[in-house]
Amino acid sequence: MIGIEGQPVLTAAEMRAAEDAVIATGVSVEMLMERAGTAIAGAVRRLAGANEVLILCGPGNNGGDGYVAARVLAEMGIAVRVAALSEPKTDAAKSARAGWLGPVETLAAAKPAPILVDALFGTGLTRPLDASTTPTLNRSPADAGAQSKPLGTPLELSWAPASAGERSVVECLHSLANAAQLSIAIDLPSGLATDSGRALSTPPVFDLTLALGAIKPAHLLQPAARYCGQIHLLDIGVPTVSQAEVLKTPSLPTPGPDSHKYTRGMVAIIAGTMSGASDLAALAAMRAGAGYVTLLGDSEGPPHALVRMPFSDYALANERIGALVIGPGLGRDDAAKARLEAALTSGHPLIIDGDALRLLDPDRIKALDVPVILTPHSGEFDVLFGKSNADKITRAREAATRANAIVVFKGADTVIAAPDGRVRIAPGASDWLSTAGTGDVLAGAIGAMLAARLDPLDAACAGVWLHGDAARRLGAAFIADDLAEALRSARASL
Ligand SMILES: NC(=O)C1=CN([C@@H]2O[C@H](COP(=O)(O)OP(=O)(O)OC[C@H]3O[C@@H](n4cnc5c(N)ncnc54)[C@H](OP(=O)(O)O)[C@@H]3O)[C@@H](O)[C@H]2O)[C@@H](O)CC1
Ligand SMILES: Nc1ncnc2c1ncn2[C@@H]1O[C@H](COP(=O)(O)OP(=O)(O)O)[C@@H](O)[C@H]1O
Ligand SMILES: [K+]
Repeated sequence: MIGIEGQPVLTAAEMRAAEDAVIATGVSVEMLMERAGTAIAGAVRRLAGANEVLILCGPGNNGGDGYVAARVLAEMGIAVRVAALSEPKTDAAKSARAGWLGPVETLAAAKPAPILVDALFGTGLTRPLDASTTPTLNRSPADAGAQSKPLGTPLELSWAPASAGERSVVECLHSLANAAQLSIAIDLPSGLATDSGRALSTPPVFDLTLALGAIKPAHLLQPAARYCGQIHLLDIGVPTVSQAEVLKTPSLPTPGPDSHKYTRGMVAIIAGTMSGASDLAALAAMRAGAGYVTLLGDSEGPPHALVRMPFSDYALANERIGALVIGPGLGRDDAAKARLEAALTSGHPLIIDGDALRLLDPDRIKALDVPVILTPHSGEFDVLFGKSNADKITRAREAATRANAIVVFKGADTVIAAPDGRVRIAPGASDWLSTAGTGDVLAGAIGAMLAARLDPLDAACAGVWLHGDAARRLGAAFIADDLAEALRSARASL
């Protein structure tokens, strides 16, 4: 099992193309399925101990993986049962089914086991689990559970809705997962749309998801990600590359004997009507490691290391400023507009957040000839770039191209996109980040990274990583002030 940091993220079509490229070299789908099933069995065996395993198999290749895993687990001496939703449809899944010599129970009648493995649907799911006609195993009146079939014997089918006369697929999945001590999803929890991260049906929340060959958008995007539990990647020998990757731990410079405050990076924050927000951004920039942070506007108080100055064109003209943060607490009045205009023409690299995003349009941002990082939450994003039904990765990428800027599309699934198409997706942020002022902290942290002369995409990624790591360290019920302080521990951990 491999960790997911820095791993390529592939859509269903990209995964199929990667698989086809391997198949073109002479490796059959059956061989890929054998690798997948064997890798799954190895992982399940390590997790299951002496407990019985129940594997739920669907009609496609996800189900095929399940049959192979069942066979390999049985060969290892693990107690394993199989329950199927329907007869396998693909040739590879049929052949995997033929290799399973044990009984096959119907999904609706399957008794729970301590370890549940969901191989019902993976990247091929196109509609809700119970919305369509699904072939189901035909149950004889005497059949209370298992159907024993000799090798290769096709299962009898009844072409009725999965839910007809019995419990729905979703209900079966939930009740088996609830009864299990450990629930494991193969590739994806069944019910999720691979590329958009939508839930076509609501799956149970799994303890673990074993991603096959590559991470998919649904492992990271909401709402799908919340059903995956811990995600581990299984290598199935399919080479993958993608412009989209899982956010990884940054590599940041540490100060050396030749460092001084300006080489560490100078960040200027423009204050506005709500000084608390710009204070938070300033504190965050300091705690993320900037050498010099100045707050331009009317504000006072600690920390003493923060250089507070009235806003002026003179203060803004300081050539040492490596990153200028505008937006947190700026307001949207005429004074705010004037400050924004001064920032845009200052020639400094910009982090544009909060109110400033509401005072701009993509064309104006595109016309700037300095590095620009935009940090919208979904409301700000919609206003700036328009609403859309496209998935979050596509939206962030298109916005970055449109504005020729790095776009940090915030939320529980922050997506960072560059105009050249590169995308980084942050996994598993703390839900406790949903508190006022944490966005201001993020803007300040990114400011510190940009002022340290990181490439703008790397700066945005490093800021998001530090922010997420600081939140993880704090646990529950922290406030934005705590988060800004905790950036120090996050930075120190690198
Ligand atoms: N990529 C790789 O490298 C490798 C991938 N592998 C594995 O393959 C998985 C992808 O397999 P897959 O394409 O067969 O799709 P899968 O998720 O099994 O289901 C699709 C089937 O379900 C059907 N169907 C759809 N919705 C339905 C519904 N609501 N109710 C009922 N039926 C529904 C659909 O039928 P149709 O829509 O055509 O009617 C089709 O028959 C992938 O996640 C991984 O586990 C490995 O084996 C090897 C290496
Ligand atoms: N449920 C959540 N889970 C994880 N992170 C979240 C969640 N909600 C918000 N965040 C993060 O918290 C921050 C909130 O920023 P923002 O919405 O601008 O708040 P504010 O304007 O109050 O500072 C963003 O970095 C966002 O990614
Ligand atoms: K699955």
